[in-house]
Amino acid sequence: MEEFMHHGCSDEVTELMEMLSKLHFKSLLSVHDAVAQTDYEPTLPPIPDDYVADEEDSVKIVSLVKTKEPFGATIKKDESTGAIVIARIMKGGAADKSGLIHEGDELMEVNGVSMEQRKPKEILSLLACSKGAVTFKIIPALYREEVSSQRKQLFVRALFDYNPEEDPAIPCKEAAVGFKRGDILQIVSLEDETWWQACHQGEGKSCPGLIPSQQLHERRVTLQRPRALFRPRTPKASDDAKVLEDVDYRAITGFHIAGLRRSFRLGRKGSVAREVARSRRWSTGLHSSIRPPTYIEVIPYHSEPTDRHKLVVLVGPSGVGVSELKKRLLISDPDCYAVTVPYTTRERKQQETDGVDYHFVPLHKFEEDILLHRFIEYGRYKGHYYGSSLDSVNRVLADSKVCLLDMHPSNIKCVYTAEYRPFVVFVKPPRIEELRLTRRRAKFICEGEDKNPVRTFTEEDFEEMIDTSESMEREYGHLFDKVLVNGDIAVAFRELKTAVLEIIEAEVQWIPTEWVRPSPTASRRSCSHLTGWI
Ligand SMILES: Nc1ncnc2c1ncn2[C@@H]1O[C@H](COP(=O)(O)OP(=O)(O)OP(=O)(O)O)[C@@H](O)[C@H]1O
Repeated sequence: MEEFMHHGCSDEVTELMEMLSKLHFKSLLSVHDAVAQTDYEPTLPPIPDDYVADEEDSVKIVSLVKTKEPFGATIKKDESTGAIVIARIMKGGAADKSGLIHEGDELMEVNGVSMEQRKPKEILSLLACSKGAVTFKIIPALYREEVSSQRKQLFVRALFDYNPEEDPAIPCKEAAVGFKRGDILQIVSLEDETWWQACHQGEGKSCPGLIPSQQLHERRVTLQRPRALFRPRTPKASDDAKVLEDVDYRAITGFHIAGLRRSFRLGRKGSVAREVARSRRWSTGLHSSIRPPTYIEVIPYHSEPTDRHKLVVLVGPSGVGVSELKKRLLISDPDCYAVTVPYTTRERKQQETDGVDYHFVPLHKFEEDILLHRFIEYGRYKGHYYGSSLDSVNRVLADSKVCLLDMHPSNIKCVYTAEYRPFVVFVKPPRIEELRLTRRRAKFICEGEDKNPVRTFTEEDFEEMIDTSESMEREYGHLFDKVLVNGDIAVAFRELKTAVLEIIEAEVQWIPTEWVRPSPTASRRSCSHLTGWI
């Protein structure tokens, strides 16, 4: 400062010198220094003489002021130790806001009264008559901090609908969160084995509520398992009599789109399906699950427009309408959607073009590709091989089109990866009354207009379709992003188209954590309750 004075540079410097040397400014500085040096730690109650040394580290004294509102916590007796522990902290309540009491903490004393040999009811009445500050002596739950910080960002996709209004077992309907299959939920607490706490993604964690835990939902579904589970199916003579032929959709659409043919999806009715099923090589064990679908752990994937969902997989029982829906989607926008061109070892027919209708390949080449696991599905029909390959999926994707693929759910594993990020739609039949009505009416409308025979269904076909659908959903439901009920075809098609457009345009996709973190130990670390689905 003196230097400035020497240079005589400004009036402002002189003025500043005067201000800083004034008495009130000097007093302010001295108060600041005094405050900074003082120790303002709160005065804690003295440690009682009877504490053993080990307890010093783990015991915590917490004082909460009681208002008209409850503390927002529940307690229970730990049956193995007899200790009274905090069972649940309701988010946003006084206990939660204090940040001092946590689930799993053990209550040793309340206002100096020991909790030993007490029943939860006695403690509640003790709390009810206390006024003002209530002091709790607590042993904090082990590793609580670590566990809760790991769980902060846990998201799951719900794989079932839940309506608390229809759940007689929910402890408190007002404190519950309802959801639909496909909703993304942020799990806030997994502490309770029966009721987790969660909120809808994007709603913030301000108002989470109770949802059934994975364990609870699995138990419920297992108890309700339908009688059809082990119902033997009587083979029908008509099964073998039906022969699936390629369908020329020129007759239907008035123009030709390559690949618009019946697929040879495993599980189809008829000879192709049977032969394909007999000759399939992939084990279904790996990907199937006998556990009912509950929740699947997901993470957000932020995609570039060029990098959006491009593979749509349609699955469903034979006859449900997978080909019909695929065909309608394709025709609705042939610039956007495409199907794969299948491979075959049979002779090319006169009107067919290689690489457009089929890739016609020699037997040895097809068999070599089988050994190289190049097929998603393949099978034999009338002595010839037919198959769809991963290469043909890649070709459609390279052409920047959305690839529509139908397959048996046991084969989804071929494309259930971060590379393909498939959107899997399960096409499900409606209830049998609607199935009868819609399929018979459809036959009536179509009759006579189309040279391709419209498929007719018997009562047994309907029952079988429903049974197969139930078992597919039970076994592979965890892989389905969307369940589409195909009752009225126009309604189902609109719903499918909306869902597909939404997913291919979405900036954020919620993908299974497993796709980016395949190590089972890693996923177990992040969420021990949610492993073992895929
Ligand atoms: N919602 C619907 N209402 C009426 N008819 C329908 C409906 N959905 C499909 N169909 C008709 O049912 C028949 C079977 O449909 P589709 O061929 O699409 O079944 P799929 O699931 O592909 O079965 P598969 O794999 O055995 O061929 C077709 O004649 C189709 O037009």
